[in-house]
Amino acid sequence: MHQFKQASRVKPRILIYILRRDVRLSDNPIFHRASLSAKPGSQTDSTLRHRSCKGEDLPTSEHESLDFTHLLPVYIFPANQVEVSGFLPSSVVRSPYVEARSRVAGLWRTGPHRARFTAEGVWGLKERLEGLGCGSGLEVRVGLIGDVVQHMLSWYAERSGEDEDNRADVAGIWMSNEDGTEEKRDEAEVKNISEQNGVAFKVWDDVKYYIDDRDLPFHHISDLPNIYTAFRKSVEPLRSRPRQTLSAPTTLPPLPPDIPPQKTPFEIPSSLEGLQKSLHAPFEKDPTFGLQSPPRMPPDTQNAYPFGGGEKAGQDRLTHLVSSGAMSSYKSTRNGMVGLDFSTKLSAYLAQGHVTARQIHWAMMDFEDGKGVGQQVCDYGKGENDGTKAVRFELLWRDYMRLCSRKFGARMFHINGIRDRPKPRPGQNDDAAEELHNQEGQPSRKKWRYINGTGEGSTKTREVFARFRAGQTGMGLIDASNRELSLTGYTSNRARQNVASFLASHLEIDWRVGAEWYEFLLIDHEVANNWGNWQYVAGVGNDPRQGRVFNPVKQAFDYDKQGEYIKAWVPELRGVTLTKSVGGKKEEIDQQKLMGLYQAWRLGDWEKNRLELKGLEWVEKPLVKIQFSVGRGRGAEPDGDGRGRGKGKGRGMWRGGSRGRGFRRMGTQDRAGRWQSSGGDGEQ
Ligand SMILES: Cc1cc2nc3c(=O)[nH]c(=O)nc-3n(C[C@H](O)[C@H](O)[C@H](O)COP(=O)(O)OP(=O)(O)OC[C@H]3O[C@@H](n4cnc5c(N)ncnc54)[C@H](O)[C@@H]3O)c2cc1C
Repeated sequence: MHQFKQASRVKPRILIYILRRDVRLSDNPIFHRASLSAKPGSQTDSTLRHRSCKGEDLPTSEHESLDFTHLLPVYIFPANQVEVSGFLPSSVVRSPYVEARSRVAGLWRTGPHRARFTAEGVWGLKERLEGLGCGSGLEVRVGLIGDVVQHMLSWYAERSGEDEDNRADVAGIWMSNEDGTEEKRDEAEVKNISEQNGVAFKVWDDVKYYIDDRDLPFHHISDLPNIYTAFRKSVEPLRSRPRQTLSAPTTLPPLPPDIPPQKTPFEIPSSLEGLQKSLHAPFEKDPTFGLQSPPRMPPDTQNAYPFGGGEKAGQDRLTHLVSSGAMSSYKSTRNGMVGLDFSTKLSAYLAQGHVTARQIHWAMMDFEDGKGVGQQVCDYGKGENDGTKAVRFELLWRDYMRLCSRKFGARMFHINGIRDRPKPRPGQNDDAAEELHNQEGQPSRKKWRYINGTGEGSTKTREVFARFRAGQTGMGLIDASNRELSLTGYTSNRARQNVASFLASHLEIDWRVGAEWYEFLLIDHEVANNWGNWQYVAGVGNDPRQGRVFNPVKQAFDYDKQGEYIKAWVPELRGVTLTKSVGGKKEEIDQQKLMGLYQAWRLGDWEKNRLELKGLEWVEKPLVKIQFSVGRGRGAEPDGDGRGRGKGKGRGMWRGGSRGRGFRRMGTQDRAGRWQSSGGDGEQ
């Protein structure tokens, strides 16, 4: 029996909270606000407003005076982004929705890794709310968000016409804002439905970003600088920027006595296992994702992202990073590709809103100030260090990408990116205008190979794209990364940059299909981060130095010096001998042999036969061959970072092949002049 028993005797006034990427109890403005209503003798609105400066900091609004007795938190798996046919009661029942597939390549919008992680987060929150012991909980629904909301309001309205005991009013609908175009459409639709039903509606600013919207140094989003560095400078010093976090409520208004069921024909399972099974059902029907030979998990390779989803798992990960010293060493390890702690791997928690950026900031702040965990780490209590500073720098990138999405809207998804683009003629859509523009030989920033035409070229491009996805391009670093991504949902930032550059610049394929491929598989997919980063690397985004191309052989030399990463994910190459004897019993890595690991076509016939690689298409006919020689002396390329902080190493450099001469693509076409073997490094 909980303290809200009395509330159920009066006519319930329900506040519906539609959760999206804010699946957490702590640092959540809506739960925080609702908890203040729940407390016996709860605070008045004027008290709330006084607190909204620093400290327990809450955005204020005219709707704070909303009077409600019950809180109905609802998480909706949106049918346009997540395939929901697995929630149908049987295979003969048809879904009212089209499959949740991407626009250009027709890939699933949400793949198995993110589905699993999201479900864990949602279930974790449900259990946490139930565990408060105040009658709270979480309802899970599937469908288009507008449909679910409309169904709920209609259900309550119909029951209001029935006997007095069943009456309930919906007092309001609240949700957190998002900046993606689809998410904005959802917000507009829910607002519309609310207004039509006479229900108060409010979108709250979510606080999962590093800098609160209220503290941005401009009034209108059009004033956001188009270059990251300019934005960063306008908000430095970063360490003093984030606001305080909000504590997790210990009590909330209870769930309403009656709750609308899931709209037919779907059924919601009653356990996490059931939820995951329903989310995974579509993939079981399509286990290879349309690939003839999909990658398989190599024996003895560690999963790159073995972490469970949810607020608790996210906080545990954060504590581990601070207490182990991984946060402090981040700057020197962040370009790694193998292992669990070379980078924070907090991205998926941030993306789902299981953890907020300002929670990360304050955890680091405690460490820097010598409070809390991490006493044994040498930087403890010594203020901001290189590692924690670099983490803040990256968190700001995430803010920036999100703000770009707000500024550029649908241009985030356009083939020409946020750069200028041809105007469609009457009756033409953007893509058709772009294609015509290219065909007419008009100046274009880039020429692309499209996968959805009908000609021979498109067929070939589709084949090439399938080999790219299967991790069979013949370029070791790219194949390792794409296999890792397929099998785990994660690949490092360094690998992502190379993969995106490879697809967009070496293969010259429409970068959007790469972004869709990532959207499908990434466990940490965030619309602004993914599409913004793809644009950036593809040369149609806000990279101030357009036209840079990563050389995946040089990058492998720099970041996979021992070949560990490629061997981990491309097991066919594990037997490649990399060492040579240097006298006595001493061995050292032979750089010429590394070449064969980075591009297997370079292995000698004897080695290919020994490793049973002879005849394999990706070995014998790689999509791209890069001539690259190892030498001494000059020819230094920028260090890995490139965001204006890298320094040329200048010693023992690798010399790239002479501007792309003498290598072939797709077995037949030379690419002289279009590919640059040097200078290829990105900013991120
Ligand atoms: C082509 C491409 C696609 C990407 N798609 C996504 C995506 O969908 N979701 C996503 O979260 N990140 C994306 N990134 C950015 C970056 O690769 C990942 O955030 C990072 O690899 C996640 O690992 P981490 O949490 O260990 O990052 P860390 O290196 O530990 O960084 C800390 C946090 O900073 C943020 N961050 C780091 N790098 C970037 C960046 N370049 N842009 C924006 N935020 C950044 C992330 O939230 C990350 O969790 C993409 C990068 C590229 C090149």
